[in-house]
Amino acid sequence: MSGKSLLLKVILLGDGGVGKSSLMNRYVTDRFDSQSFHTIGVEFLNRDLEVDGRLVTLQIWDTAGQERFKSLRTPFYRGADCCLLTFAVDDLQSFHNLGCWKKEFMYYSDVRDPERFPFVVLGNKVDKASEREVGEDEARAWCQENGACPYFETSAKDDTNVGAAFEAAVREVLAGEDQLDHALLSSAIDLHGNRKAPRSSCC
Ligand SMILES: Nc1nc2c(ncn2[C@@H]2O[C@H](COP(=O)(O)OP(=O)(O)OP(=O)(O)O)[C@@H](O)[C@H]2O)c(=O)[nH]1
Ligand SMILES: [Mg+2]
Repeated sequence: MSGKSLLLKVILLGDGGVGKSSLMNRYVTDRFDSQSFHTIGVEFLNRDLEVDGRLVTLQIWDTAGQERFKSLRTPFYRGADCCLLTFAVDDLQSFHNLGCWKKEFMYYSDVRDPERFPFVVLGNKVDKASEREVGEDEARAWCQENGACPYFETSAKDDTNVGAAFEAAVREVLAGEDQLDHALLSSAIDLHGNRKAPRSSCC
């Protein structure tokens, strides 16, 4: 296990009321408040964890989902390592809006490699089974069509899959970094210290 902790920034996006603050609070403080207030702007909390032998400090940024707070949340998208797109399974509109959230994130985050940026999708409030408006298959199909991102059915209320979802976000980031390290290593230098032939160039 490496002793140095890696700081990762993950950001929760999704419609107002889907449970972003509740998911963050459940994960970091293990509490659930059935009377929570709408978030204004952004808030963040840290939690240390260990994933596959790596020490990680997860910095979770919780944003305000209501449209009127758009200008307060978008400046915080830059520097995110992973984006958790959240909807509530009892709210079809919040599921239909996932694509808008993804676009908004891409526009304001200015990520270096949009094709490879890691997203994780959370279908929250699965404890409200009788009020479901979005099926698990439908949600998984959306994820498949949108970069094959991991999908978790969560309940901040019952603490279902909350830890698993945040850990998956960390794994997605670490997997991307490993790929990048591998690509950089193999393109720059081989194990015996020989430089690979430079790519032909016109200048
Ligand atoms: N039944 C149930 N209710 C939940 C769950 N998660 C959140 N809630 C409730 O849904 C309401 C909204 O939750 P929030 O966490 O404030 O939602 P939000 O996404 O942060 O909303 P904004 O801050 O406006 O963007 C609150 O009354 C929560 O108690 C859940 O998993 N199950
Ligand atoms: Mg909130």
